[in-house]
Amino acid sequence: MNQSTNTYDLAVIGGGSGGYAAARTAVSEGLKTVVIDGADELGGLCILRGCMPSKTLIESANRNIVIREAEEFGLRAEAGEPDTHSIIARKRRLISEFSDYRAEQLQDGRFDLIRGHARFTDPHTLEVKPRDGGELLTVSAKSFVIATGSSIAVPDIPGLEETGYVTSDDVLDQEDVPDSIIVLGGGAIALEMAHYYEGIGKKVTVIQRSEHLLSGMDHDLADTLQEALEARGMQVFCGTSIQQVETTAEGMKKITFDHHDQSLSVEAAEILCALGRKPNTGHLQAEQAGVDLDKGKVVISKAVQSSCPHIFAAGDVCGPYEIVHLAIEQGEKAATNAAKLLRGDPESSFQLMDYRLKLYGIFTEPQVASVGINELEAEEEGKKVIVESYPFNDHGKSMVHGTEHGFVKLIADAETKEILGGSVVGPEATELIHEIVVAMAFRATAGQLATIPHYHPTLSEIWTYPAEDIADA
Ligand SMILES: Cc1cc2nc3c(=O)[nH]c(=O)nc-3n(C[C@H](O)[C@H](O)[C@H](O)COP(=O)(O)OP(=O)(O)OC[C@H]3O[C@@H](n4cnc5c(N)ncnc54)[C@H](O)[C@@H]3O)c2cc1C
Ligand SMILES: NC(=O)c1ccc[n+]([C@@H]2O[C@H](COP(=O)([O-])OP(=O)(O)OC[C@H]3O[C@@H](n4cnc5c(N)ncnc54)[C@H](O)[C@@H]3O)[C@@H](O)[C@H]2O)c1
Repeated sequence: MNQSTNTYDLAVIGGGSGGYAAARTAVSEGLKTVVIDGADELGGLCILRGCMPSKTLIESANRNIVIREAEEFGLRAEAGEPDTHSIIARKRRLISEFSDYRAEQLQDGRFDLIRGHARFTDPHTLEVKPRDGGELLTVSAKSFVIATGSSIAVPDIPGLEETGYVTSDDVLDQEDVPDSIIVLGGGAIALEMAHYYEGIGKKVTVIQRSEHLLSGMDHDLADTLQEALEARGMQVFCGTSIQQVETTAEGMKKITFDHHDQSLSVEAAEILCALGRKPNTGHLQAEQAGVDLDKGKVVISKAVQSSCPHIFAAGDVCGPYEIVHLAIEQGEKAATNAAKLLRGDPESSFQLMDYRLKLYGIFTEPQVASVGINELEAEEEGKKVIVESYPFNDHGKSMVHGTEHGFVKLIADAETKEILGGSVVGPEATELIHEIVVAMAFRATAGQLATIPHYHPTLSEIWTYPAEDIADA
């Protein structure tokens, strides 16, 4: 194939979760499609350095915590020093299975795959620098999906660069884990990594700029998680402003920060910087194609269409959420809408994103999960809602579990009592939340949820308590 002369119906830039979903959908729409991916390894962030490897390490931490807490259940088990080489070896084995499968899917001939970095030279043309160092290629297409993902962002903090730090990418391959770690940030990545470290017995200090962990989530959820992490021995400082990072004479890494009018400092063997990610648009020259960016993110409509109508986007590069199932849905809608555009279908027929059921899950211990709107958003939007919660430590099956922290919460429309949101901090939160997703998908009221049979004794039956309270309100 002489790629330089090829013209496609759709060119997808990026072969991660969003890009692959776009490509397979485009093929089913009958579009002649090419995927261009510049990574060293095929698979995308979720498989290689995101969801799957992080959850593999966390699974080891969770099992170590079960061993540590065996005595509560009348059992004797001694938690030895975790074998981090074996933990990483298990992760590598599983991830190579997942990535091999994705690489097969990308190379099974349904669409062309070009391994190289792409950038726009005009609204219908890409210049591609092949990974193998060959000659520059020119790829032209009638439509495009930008699905180039995101990279780790490291803000300018005095002394951080000189002192040195690790990122989530490093943690996922860290065979020799230091005994003490300072985690910068209080988002999902920071807290999941902090949980992994603490779970395998390391001393962890979390430093978060905002007054609460998990900015954007309800404070009662974040504060309950913080209490639980602190009860297991983690040190957590919220409402901080970092002043200086330096190396001590003993070779430790030291962070000095302001915390509620006090200047404090903490030391540890390593610093993990988990202060967010930035969209991969830096080298794309998207502006050459008339694509508007906002703080580097591709600006998209609900039809995932950019300011240039034949260029769509999906995943972390556009957001608004950096969540893999949404990257996939955006990729599918991008390809479907591109096919509609090329067929001349009216824009009114385009598939639109709907974030009514937006879901978020954090795989700490306890876990945190939410769907729909939360109390902060209800207040911002001026929505009249009824909110009811129920604690796990007053619920039979949870008490059998040994659960001390957490609750479930339901938010319903004050008039119709339709469920508008739900959240959990507690055991199996990322599984439990799906009952509310299903209820909300069918626009159930709290009363309807309360009357659906729930087996006893299960964790799931806890939902019936706030549901009954809302129904009776
Ligand atoms: C540690 C961690 C844990 C996470 N855990 C979860 C979780 O539990 N649940 C969840 O929902 N989400 C999680 N996420 C987020 C999730 O991984 C991402 O939202 C998702 O993988 C993004 O997919 P994507 O298709 O947008 O990007 P990617 O999968 O990153 O794909 C982008 C591809 O484009 C390529 N590319 C970039 N620029 C170019 C270019 N110019 N030319 C050609 N190719 C290019 C890249 O090399 C890459 O292969 C996690 C993220 C991290 C970092
Ligand atoms: N379980 C999951 O679903 C999961 C897990 C990991 C990551 N992710 C996704 O990956 C994305 C990135 O995660 P993340 O945790 O890196 O980002 P994030 O944006 O959620 O958190 C970054 C944190 O760093 C803080 N911060 C940023 N700049 C700072 C500065 N200069 N000084 C001090 N604090 C600063 C922010 O206040 C925030 O608390 C998330 O949006 C999330 O959707 C999801």
